[in-house]
Amino acid sequence: MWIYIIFFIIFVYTVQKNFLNKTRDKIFGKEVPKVPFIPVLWSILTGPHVEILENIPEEYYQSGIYKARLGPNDYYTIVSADFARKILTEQEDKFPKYKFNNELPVQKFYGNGIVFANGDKWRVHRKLSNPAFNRSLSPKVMGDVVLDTFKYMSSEIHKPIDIYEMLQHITIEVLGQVAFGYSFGTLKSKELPDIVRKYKIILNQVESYPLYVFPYLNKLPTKRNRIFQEAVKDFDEFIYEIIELKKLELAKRKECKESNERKTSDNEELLISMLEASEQENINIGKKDLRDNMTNFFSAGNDTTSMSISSSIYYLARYPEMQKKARDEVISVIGDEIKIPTVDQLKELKYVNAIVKESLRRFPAPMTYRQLQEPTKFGEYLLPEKSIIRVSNYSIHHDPKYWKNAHKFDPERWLSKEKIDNRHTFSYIPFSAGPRNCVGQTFSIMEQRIILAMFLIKYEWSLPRNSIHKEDLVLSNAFLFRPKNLEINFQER
Ligand code: HEM
Repeated sequence: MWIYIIFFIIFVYTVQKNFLNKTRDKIFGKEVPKVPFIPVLWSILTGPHVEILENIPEEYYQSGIYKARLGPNDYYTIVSADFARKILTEQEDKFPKYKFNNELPVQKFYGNGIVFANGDKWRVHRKLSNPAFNRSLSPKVMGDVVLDTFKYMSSEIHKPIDIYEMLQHITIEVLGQVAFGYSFGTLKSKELPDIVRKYKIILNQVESYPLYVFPYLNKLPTKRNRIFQEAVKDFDEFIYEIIELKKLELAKRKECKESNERKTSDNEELLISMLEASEQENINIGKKDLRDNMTNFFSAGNDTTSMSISSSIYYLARYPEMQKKARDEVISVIGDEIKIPTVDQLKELKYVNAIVKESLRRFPAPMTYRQLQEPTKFGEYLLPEKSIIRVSNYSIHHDPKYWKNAHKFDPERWLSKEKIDNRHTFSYIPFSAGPRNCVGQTFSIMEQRIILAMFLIKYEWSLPRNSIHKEDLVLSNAFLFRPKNLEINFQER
């Protein structure tokens, strides 16, 4: 009962604040179209927000921007490719990242790492990350994890498999190995390793939309909040231990190098690369910064990639002719034996690559938040200083101006050079753009291609007869897009 009372108090407070803010907005001339407050609140509390916040009416495409109140703040959402260009390509200090309330789980877990840092701190993170990501690209590590997945799936294959869950295990394993040379063992047994269970508790809290709307809930002494805090503490201990280990490893390597015992390898773990780069550049990166960056890479690269591959696997299950076309292509390039594709072979997989692109168009990561440092004009709208801006990649990716049958999953749209050339450059921004674009973009695309290609050789798959996803992919209620219980029937070929 008390939870309803709390909700009611917060509700009244929020409505009041909503009303009071109206006077401030009027100072700035033409009013930005506004999504009514109650439906937004309702959709956030009860179901996926995508219907109300992302599948927007035509009038918002006309204005290119709309406003919605989520909890204590107004969010201005950009749905125009031109406005997206303006905000994403400017100097990073002009439109810095919006810092969420410090009480929010997302801020507690991500800290001041590369994803949310601004100014000089971000520049240092980025300078160290760029070369580290280039050195960490390894089809071999990714492919080996897929081979482990096949072994794991052989005992599960008699029943439908929750593919998003499975892909999370794959991407966690890949990231663990690539980021800090650690195998979580998510594909070794059905029992989830303790640290991965903790990570999932953290993610659940980070992704809970109502907590963004009512940040006060994070302060309550609830069991859920306590479990979250304990999980973050345990995860931190785990990361700090790895950092110490890797520092020791690096020191040993240096000794070996001095005595010429060690050959340098082409691929390198992210953590080691960052430590090396910080020494070379004479940048003193502290333990907390390393911790923050490792959690940032780990978290930013896991759910996003899992969602994108889940969507590809879903559409290939729904359209068997697409699945056949993709498989024929993979077999013609790689052969019909299970093996890890090379980088050159991946480039040749034009149709598979089109599937990856189309999945990223349909379900990008809805998470680009910025804050204005001064009043700024977007077309005929002048937004006040401190306005929080959200770029809706999803709405831009479904703008009928650029996308015919925007809600149709159609890889063919990526195969016509003419169609691609005629599109607005900012009508497709799954990895954002400009100085703060996704640092893991190449990494994720490689991972998606490898997993899809190897799955296509090993399995055929379909939707179970009673699937809730028969008509379209049903999403669950989370901050990022993720499918709701997406079960798939796999069969070895
Ligand atoms: C399908 C997969 C992925 C998608 C759709 C995606 C999307 C994005 C987007 C839209 C941003 C900009 C966020 C913002 O402006 O607030 C971003 C940033 C970032 N992504 Fe990704 N990402 C993916 C995979 C990855 C992977 C695999 C990694 C790392 C292993 C990664 C690491 C990062 C980092 C560190 C940033 C922050 C960059 C900065 O601010 O300088 N992402 N990503």
